[in-house]
Amino acid sequence: MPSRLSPPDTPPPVTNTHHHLHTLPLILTGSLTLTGALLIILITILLYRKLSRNRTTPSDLALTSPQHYQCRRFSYTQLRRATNSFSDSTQLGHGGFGTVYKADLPSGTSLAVKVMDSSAGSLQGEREFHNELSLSSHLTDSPHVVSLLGFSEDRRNRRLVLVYELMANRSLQDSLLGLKCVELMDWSKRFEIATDVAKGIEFLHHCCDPPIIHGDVKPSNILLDSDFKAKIGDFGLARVKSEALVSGNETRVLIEEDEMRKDVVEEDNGSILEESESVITLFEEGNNAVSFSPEIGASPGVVSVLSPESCGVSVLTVEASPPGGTENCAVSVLTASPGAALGLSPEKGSVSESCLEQMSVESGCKQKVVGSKRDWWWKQDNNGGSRGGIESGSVKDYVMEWIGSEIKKDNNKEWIKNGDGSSSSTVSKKKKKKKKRKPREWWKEEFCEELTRKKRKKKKKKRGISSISSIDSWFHRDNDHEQSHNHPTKKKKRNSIDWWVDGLSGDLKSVKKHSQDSGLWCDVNVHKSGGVSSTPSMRGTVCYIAPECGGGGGVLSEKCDVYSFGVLLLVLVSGRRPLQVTASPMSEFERANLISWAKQLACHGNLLELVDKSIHSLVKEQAVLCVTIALLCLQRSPVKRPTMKEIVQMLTGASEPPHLPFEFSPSPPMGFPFKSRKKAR
Ligand SMILES: Nc1ncnc2c1ncn2[C@@H]1O[C@H](COP(=O)(O)OP(=O)(O)OP(=O)(O)O)[C@@H](O)[C@H]1O
Repeated sequence: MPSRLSPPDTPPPVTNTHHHLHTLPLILTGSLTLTGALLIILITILLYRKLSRNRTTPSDLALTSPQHYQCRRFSYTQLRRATNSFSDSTQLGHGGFGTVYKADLPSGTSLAVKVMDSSAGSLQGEREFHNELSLSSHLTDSPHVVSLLGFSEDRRNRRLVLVYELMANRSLQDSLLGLKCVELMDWSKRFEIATDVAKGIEFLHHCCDPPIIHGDVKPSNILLDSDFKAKIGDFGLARVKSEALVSGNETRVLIEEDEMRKDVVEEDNGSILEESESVITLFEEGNNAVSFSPEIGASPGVVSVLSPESCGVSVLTVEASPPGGTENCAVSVLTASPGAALGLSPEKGSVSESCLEQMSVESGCKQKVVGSKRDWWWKQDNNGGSRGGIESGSVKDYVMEWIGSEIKKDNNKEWIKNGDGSSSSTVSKKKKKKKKRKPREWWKEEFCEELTRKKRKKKKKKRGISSISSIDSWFHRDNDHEQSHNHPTKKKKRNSIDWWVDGLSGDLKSVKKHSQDSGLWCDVNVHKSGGVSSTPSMRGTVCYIAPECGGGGGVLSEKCDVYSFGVLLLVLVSGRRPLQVTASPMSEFERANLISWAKQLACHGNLLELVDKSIHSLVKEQAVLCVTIALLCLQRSPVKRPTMKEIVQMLTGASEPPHLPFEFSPSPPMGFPFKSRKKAR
């Protein structure tokens, strides 16, 4: 029997199951590890992104704030393309903290794009950027306010961009004072602009809740559309009212004249200050008071010393003031004084070094000239407050220095000559003999005579400190005119330089910036013609800002805007800058300060002389109305100034035409009442 061969024992087929059982954990572990790794990477990325977001600039953070969502975020690339990579050909203008370009979008729409200055340390540009954005939502409802359409940013280059509606005729500064557009030679257009601007500010003050104070009303911030309709722009310095009412840490100590003298006597201990006669650090608005740094004379430090008796105003640095006396003290003269800069020493007809020398001799101190005008400016700047502003007194100083620099110019030699060609040294003597002086010479008489008077006075009071009152009277007779009307017995003599510098207050907050950037010691531009422009490079401009708001530490209120509007009205009516000397200084000088000129014209009942000669179709009543309103706005006392609501009512005829402020109304003809009474008898 065949044996059946049983198949050899073959090992049972090895199934994959077993193998799978072995590899599964491996796979699982692998995939879990992978997932974990991925998760870790993801978390790391998220964490990194979060951290890097935290590390971004304040501007990045601010751009995510809810207020900013109300504005549209534009693509930076799109704007770059639309402005041809921000080329010069598309540039509309340049301000203190940015350049404005015209952007032509592919859709055919044109926009104005302001690229904030991103230079190192330009925090102000960034601040203004955020300020504008945060206020924009309040400003959408007025046809008299330029619309902010949105913003953009270039993170890589840290560039911040604001996007506005395009105003075809750019600013009033450009159109009226620069290009002198023919459209603006029509009176009705100018009056319309005045009314539109008034309505715009009225909207800010009376329709916004809380009210908004613009803080920088001036022609370069009034923009004109294709129809020359005006809108207010540039809210970089604007504040909502609650924020604006700041006085804070910059409280100034106002010291009565006598108190001041006493303090100086007590403080100086026979040091240089005794001889330097007066001490001043800050000026305060129209109070005939001077704020005073208590460390003066007590310790080595920087002190501003004014000495009008000897040579106008000088700023000195007391480098060392030993308690024992004056022998070894060193006084550094930081700059020439206005009087010095004027180059007017009444006796010698020239410059200040002699004055400084004299002061040095009299003080018994070693003095050295260590600085320039700019040093002096900076010094004032440092004293002036957080915004780097300076006080109105310093503006006066500046103006006087500027006059001096103009006088020094060769082509202006006639300024310091009499009509007969004699030099200024003889001016004061000759003038005394004259009964009637020529109107064009008032200013130099005043300078020379004032300085001579002070010098004589100084000799009498050798060790006195009367100069505090002298400075006071020289620079701070702000309310004299009012006082003389109200209290005829207390009438003080108000000299012409007071008239001249009247109203030239200002917060030169950009001086520092411009001084640094451009090397200018002040950014008021002196043109070849000899004219002075307060814009375009200024912010919170000299001549436009109210005296009480100057210096950065003042109280910012609606009345500051009212004051600026007053200056703007005068500029609109006259078609010129607030401070300007034309090519023929001798004949034009008394008109150089628009504000004081307007006040003088008002006193003479001749307001229409202020009107731009190029204007046609003039409506005289409207012109007089505008100047009258301007003078109301320019009153020193903020409470006396009208509100913007009242101004709009006056301009639109909704209320009675206003009367000139009492102090500027023409005096009645002398003797009139007596004559009439006699006749009656
Ligand atoms: N929306 C706009 N449309 C057309 N031009 C504009 C517009 N905004 C500004 N400009 C032009 O750009 C210029 C610069 O404006 P910007 O607001 O930067 O500075 P500013 O007001 O002249 O000076 P500052 O910034 O120092 O106050 C203006 O004078 C104006 O000519």
